[in-house]
Amino acid sequence: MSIVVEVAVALGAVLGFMDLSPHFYFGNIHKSRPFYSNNKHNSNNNRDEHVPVPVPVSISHCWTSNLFLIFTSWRKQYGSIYLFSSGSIQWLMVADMEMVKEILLNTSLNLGKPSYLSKDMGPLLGQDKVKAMVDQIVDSTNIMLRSWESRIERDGEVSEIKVDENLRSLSADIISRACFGSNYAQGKEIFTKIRDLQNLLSKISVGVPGFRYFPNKSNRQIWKLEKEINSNISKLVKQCQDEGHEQDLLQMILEGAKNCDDLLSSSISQDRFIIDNCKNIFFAGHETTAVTASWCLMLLATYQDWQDRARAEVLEVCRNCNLDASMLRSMKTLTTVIQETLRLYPPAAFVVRTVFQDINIKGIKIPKGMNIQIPISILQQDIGLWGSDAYKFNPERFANGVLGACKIPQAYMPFGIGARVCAGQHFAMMELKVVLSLVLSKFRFSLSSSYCHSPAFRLVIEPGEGVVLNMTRI
Ligand code: HEM
Repeated sequence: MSIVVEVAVALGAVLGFMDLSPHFYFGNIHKSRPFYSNNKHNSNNNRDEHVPVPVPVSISHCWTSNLFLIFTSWRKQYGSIYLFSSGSIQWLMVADMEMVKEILLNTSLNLGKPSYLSKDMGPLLGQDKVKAMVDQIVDSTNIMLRSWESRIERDGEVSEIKVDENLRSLSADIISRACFGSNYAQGKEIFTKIRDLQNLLSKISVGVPGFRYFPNKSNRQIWKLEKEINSNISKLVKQCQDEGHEQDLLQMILEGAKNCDDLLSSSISQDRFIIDNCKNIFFAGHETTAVTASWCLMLLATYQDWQDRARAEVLEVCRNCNLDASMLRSMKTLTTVIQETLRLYPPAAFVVRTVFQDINIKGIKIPKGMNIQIPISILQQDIGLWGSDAYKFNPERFANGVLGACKIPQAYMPFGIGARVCAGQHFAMMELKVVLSLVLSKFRFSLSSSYCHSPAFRLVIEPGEGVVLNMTRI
């Protein structure tokens, strides 16, 4: 196997941009620069044309996305560990659980990004901040819900609402407030530019050596946007510092930059670290949560029994009181619904690592430079691990936690696992619970006939045609 890996790397280097196999790409993680900041590593040459299928989706959640079909068929053909390349980038696909555990629980600097980032970013939110954050999320969500109520009033009893775009804007609002406090409006503007940049990056060719330096129209637009974003973030950070900001996410990043001074001095500047992390937080924390909320509402609209159960719990827990963190912890049914949603539709399709020094994992020598991809979606729908109903929506499986749901609990990894587990997972769960419980307490909803079920891979796995719901007020 080691010879195969080495030969493939050498071949890839020689062949350069020859596409050996599939036409898609997912950004990898760079040692010192958060993955979003590196054009080359973040471009998504996404030609994964999803195939829309009609509702109902009640039978199976085995995706029809080409991406998923490709990986499933390769797994059948080549087993759980195989190599492929996109452009000049070499990938080692690993879906063997023993090896996955070894890779993800590995804390050495030879693999992936150093763990100092997740350690320093780990808290993201101090306990004292939680209450204020819950209140803030409630306020932002209520603004969105009031606009839905007005729509329903205008349309009569039922209104058809495309919820995914509203949820994306809400999530940007929430993360911007968490990052930039009272300067959140400026932050949101920066996030809009980052999304434009993401859209541009998703269209360019990748894996072609030197392509990103070529001054064509799209590259010039990318450079211009990147410059604007970097300068706007620097200005905003300075403004927040001058105003003596309290303990918000930005403060955490600033602390992180100070603490990591030694490590950083050899690679990137503090400014660069802060800019990269602001971009990173936007990408890691905004799209992911918005997309999960959309999938959750789609599933609750499809499975009315679960919608009723989740709503009954929310009403029982809240009893017309204002939401607080302890109430969120009591929402067991809602938690299992979110867990099951993240199992079937994990926003991040892969966990990725780059090998910085030759390493040996389970007897396989993986050379420096190789990229490793662990397919979250495939492991989370593996019948051998989850049972014969692996494609079905059944939140009950999480009634006794992840341990009760899966033969190998580490196979559940919507937030990754190990040293580099998602730094914002608690924040994300809090946000999702607040948003969903408010929606459930105020609206009854079903899938609109115009909803088209088409999971699509666009950096995150999202509803390709959006989520359209028929909403009524309770
Ligand atoms: C449902 C929502 C979310 C999902 C599914 C998710 C998933 C993930 C995954 C799979 C990773 C990679 C872990 C690894 O490489 O082992 C990650 C990393 C990360 N996430 Fe999340 N995430 C979510 C929300 C958030 C939020 C709300 C924030 C911030 C407030 C956040 C911040 C981060 C950061 C800072 C990283 C580390 C990125 C890096 O190391 O480059 N995430 N997340």
